[in-house]
Amino acid sequence: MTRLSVNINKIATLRNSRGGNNPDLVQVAKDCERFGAQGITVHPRPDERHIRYADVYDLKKIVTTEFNIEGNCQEQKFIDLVLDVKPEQVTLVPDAEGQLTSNHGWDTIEYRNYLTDMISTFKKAGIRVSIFVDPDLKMVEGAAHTGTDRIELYTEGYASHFHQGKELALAPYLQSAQLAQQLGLGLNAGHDLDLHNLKYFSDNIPGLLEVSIGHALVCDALYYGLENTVQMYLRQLTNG
Ligand SMILES: CC(=O)[C@@H](O)[C@H](O)COP(=O)(O)O
Ligand SMILES: NCC(=O)COP(=O)(O)O
Repeated sequence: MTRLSVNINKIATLRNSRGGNNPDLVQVAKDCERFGAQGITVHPRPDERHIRYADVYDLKKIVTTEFNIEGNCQEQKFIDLVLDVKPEQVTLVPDAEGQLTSNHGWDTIEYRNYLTDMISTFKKAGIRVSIFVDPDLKMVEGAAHTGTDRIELYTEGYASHFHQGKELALAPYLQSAQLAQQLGLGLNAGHDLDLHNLKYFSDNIPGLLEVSIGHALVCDALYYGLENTVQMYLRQLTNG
């Protein structure tokens, strides 16, 4: 079954908006795991708009499932943080400064040598590496030359076209997943997955090991409660 890693960035957004510690990010992470989440994902950005570097150290002490740290390894501070914390997984995302959110995957051809070196650094530290990739067969093939353990397919394109036609929206992701399997790449996915589009994706993408979901899940929790919401998402990932 595909694992659910809950991204708690937006819990930190709410906490930071008032300057205190409510909601308590560490407690929310513990509760998400208690509710059934099989991983916790955070994305510390250079401006610390939501997840702070200090949060990552606090979370490392309590996460008992899988800890996934996302970020841009072109920032030395990010590299140092990940090597110090040693999460189960690091997901390398090519975000530029000041982006509203992540909106593209790596050019695995242009950055082949750079990514190969960075991936080797993290793997030598015993950290599984996933790299954020668009559903582009050339980029998937390029990823296989970098030594990465996994790719994470950037699913905004799927989500934004889902309601116009789910088969067409899924097509590039299905082709990318099939190629990833042929190349021996592990497969993760994330960005804009939600209660409407998740089941079709996970039912039809072969070899999907993990989805990381945050924004929609936190929004849904405002209406359904966090425990109920985590379990609603988990039910989307059970086949049948
Ligand atoms: C890489 C990705 O698609 C998301 O995990 C990203 O972490 C979202 O970042 P924000 O929560 O800052 O929008
Ligand atoms: N890698 C995707 C992620 O962690 C969460 O993305 P989103 O669900 O907040 O869009």
